[in-house]
Amino acid sequence: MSIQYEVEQLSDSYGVADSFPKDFGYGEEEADIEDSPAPSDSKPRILLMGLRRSGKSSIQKVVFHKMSPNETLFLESTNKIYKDDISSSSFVNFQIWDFPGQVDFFDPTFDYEMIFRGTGALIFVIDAQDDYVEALSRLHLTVSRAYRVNPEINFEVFIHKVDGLSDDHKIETQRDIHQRANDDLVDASLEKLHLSFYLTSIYDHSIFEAFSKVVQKLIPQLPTLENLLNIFISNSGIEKAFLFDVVSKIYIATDSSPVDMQSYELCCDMIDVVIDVSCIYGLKEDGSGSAYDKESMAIIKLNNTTVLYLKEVTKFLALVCILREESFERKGLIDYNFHCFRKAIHEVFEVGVSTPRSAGPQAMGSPCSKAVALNGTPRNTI
Ligand SMILES: Nc1nc2c(ncn2[C@@H]2O[C@H](COP(=O)(O)OP(=O)(O)OP(=O)(O)O)[C@@H](O)[C@H]2O)c(=O)[nH]1
Repeated sequence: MSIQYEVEQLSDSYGVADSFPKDFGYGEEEADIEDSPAPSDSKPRILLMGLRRSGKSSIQKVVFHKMSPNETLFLESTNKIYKDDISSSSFVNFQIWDFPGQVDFFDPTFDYEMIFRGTGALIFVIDAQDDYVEALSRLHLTVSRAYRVNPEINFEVFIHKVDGLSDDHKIETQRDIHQRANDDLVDASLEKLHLSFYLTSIYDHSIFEAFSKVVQKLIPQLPTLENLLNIFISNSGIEKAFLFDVVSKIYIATDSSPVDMQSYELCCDMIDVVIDVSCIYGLKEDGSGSAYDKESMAIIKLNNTTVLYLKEVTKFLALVCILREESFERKGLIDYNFHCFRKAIHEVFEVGVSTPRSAGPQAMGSPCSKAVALNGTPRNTI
């Protein structure tokens, strides 16, 4: 497909350019299991667990550190809990804890109660290319322990490395894992424990999509954001709109029309193009400035009468829309509506600026008091 694009005014101010596009300079720390901080001191967290070599570190590196999938072949085995605090450069305000495959719940130095108490989501990664019997028993042990400590945790199962499987095999594997995992829960009288399943691979966009869904469940403002997006698109003749976390390409919200993978991939690719072009041509001559800032916007006209429109919303968020060429003729209206939309989004997150972000496992992003009030945003706001 031939792509015509215009990228406008990508200049400085947010100061993330130095690290775009490879590494966004996330703070990171390694810690022994024993010296994990108390939950009150720590950020809400997402745990990555699973057997050795199931792909946990690869997921973290590909999604949050822009590592290319092929480079993960050279990743060494994780020996300690690896804590990755991504909140300094991403809207997604949490710590990801990557566990070594062999975590032993019976090890007295492993304070799993403390770890699970401050957890928002537990992602259990199963290697779909391997025999998964052991992984299933580990999954059961892990989620049942975690549930007893903190029933509020969202339990997410990534059936991972599905790139090596045929479509039929994928469906069959998912059905089988789903069935066996839930049977184990029923046998243990844990019917209330809900597991969500995703087919993932680092070699396509499925891992970003799955992570988007995991993160969305932890954003208290989600209904407000969806509502605002619905109002925005219906008044602007837009077909689909995603609110993206630019650094990770996780979409933190979209309008309520169904998401098709192609649209999502198209929007992800647009972010890559914009950031890459901006890194090359948008910085100052001495290399200072940023690849993404207040002025960031781009229009890409495809040869099938579709237009992609990207605009900066906040320091970390961008709105990416898909619309028909005819609708884009009313660009003035779209821009006006966008202006109102952007203002509303800033109001939703305004409270977060003055309030500490480590409010608790469910307080991803920012606190939600204002968000709740805005859930019923009147139509004429946008
Ligand atoms: N085919 C395929 N291979 C993958 C995928 N994700 C990870 N891998 C490979 O799986 C191997 C293990 O990945 P790691 O990320 O080190 O696994 P881990 O779970 O962190 O392993 P430990 O640190 O030992 O617990 C690497 O060679 C990766 O390249 C995937 O989606 N598809």
